[in-house]
Amino acid sequence: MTEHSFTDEQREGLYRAIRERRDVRSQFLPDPIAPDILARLLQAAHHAPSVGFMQPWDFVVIDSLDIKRAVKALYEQANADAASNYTGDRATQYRRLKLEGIVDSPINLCITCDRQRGGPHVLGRHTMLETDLFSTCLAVQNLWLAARAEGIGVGWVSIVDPVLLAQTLKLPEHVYPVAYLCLGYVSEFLPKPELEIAGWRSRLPLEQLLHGNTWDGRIENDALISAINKPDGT
Ligand SMILES: Cc1cc2c(cc1C)N(C[C@H](O)[C@H](O)[C@H](O)COP(=O)(O)O)c1[nH]c(=O)[nH]c(=O)c1N2
Repeated sequence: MTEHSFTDEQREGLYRAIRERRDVRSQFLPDPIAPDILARLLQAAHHAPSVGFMQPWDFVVIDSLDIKRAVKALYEQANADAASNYTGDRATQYRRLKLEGIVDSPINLCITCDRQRGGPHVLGRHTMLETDLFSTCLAVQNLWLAARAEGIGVGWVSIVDPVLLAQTLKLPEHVYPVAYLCLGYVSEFLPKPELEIAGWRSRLPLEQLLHGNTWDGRIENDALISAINKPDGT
């Protein structure tokens, strides 16, 4: 703890949002999100870090049933394609998964990335052109965590053709639709990722993902490893 640390309660709130955030697609309620709460979520997104302070994001707030239905149709088309990548039991299991809540959720939100914002020389982007996309993902995560703290579920739908999605939302050519999100209150937040509960894939042990100094090096700090393996280690 330092003089700059949050209080225990505040830290627990932050870690709780991180731990208990879920990707939601099956538990949406139709209840509306009040404008001041939606505004807080958008402000949280807008306070994300961005390369060179580029702030490449825009937010397309969608409450039109016609637009939602058009995007749902894009999902159905892309999902049929995706399903054809699997065979046997995995294909059956894939088809049972619910992978979107586009029409069930009261608000859809597309967070976009303007790839030209800030001009041709954005500080920090010279060698890594994709940092504008990374920055936009951080805006998504800020919103996702803030939503969890507000009791609002968020589901990311990426099973859509981005070119067709951009056309549907009338995005300019240089604006990429990074995240199509479904937002709404929920009947419950599942205790684990829905894909894990469905037996699709489970969380990898963090210890297996650690490297010391170089990819082929191991972490020599045993205290770190045992802290990571403590059941309440967050
Ligand atoms: C970039 C990106 C894109 C998608 C997702 C996530 C991210 C980060 N996820 C959600 C994903 O399946 C989920 O995050 C993991 O299964 C882990 O679950 P929790 O988010 O911890 O609940 C997701 N889920 C889904 O049902 N349909 C989708 O199209 C997508 N697309």
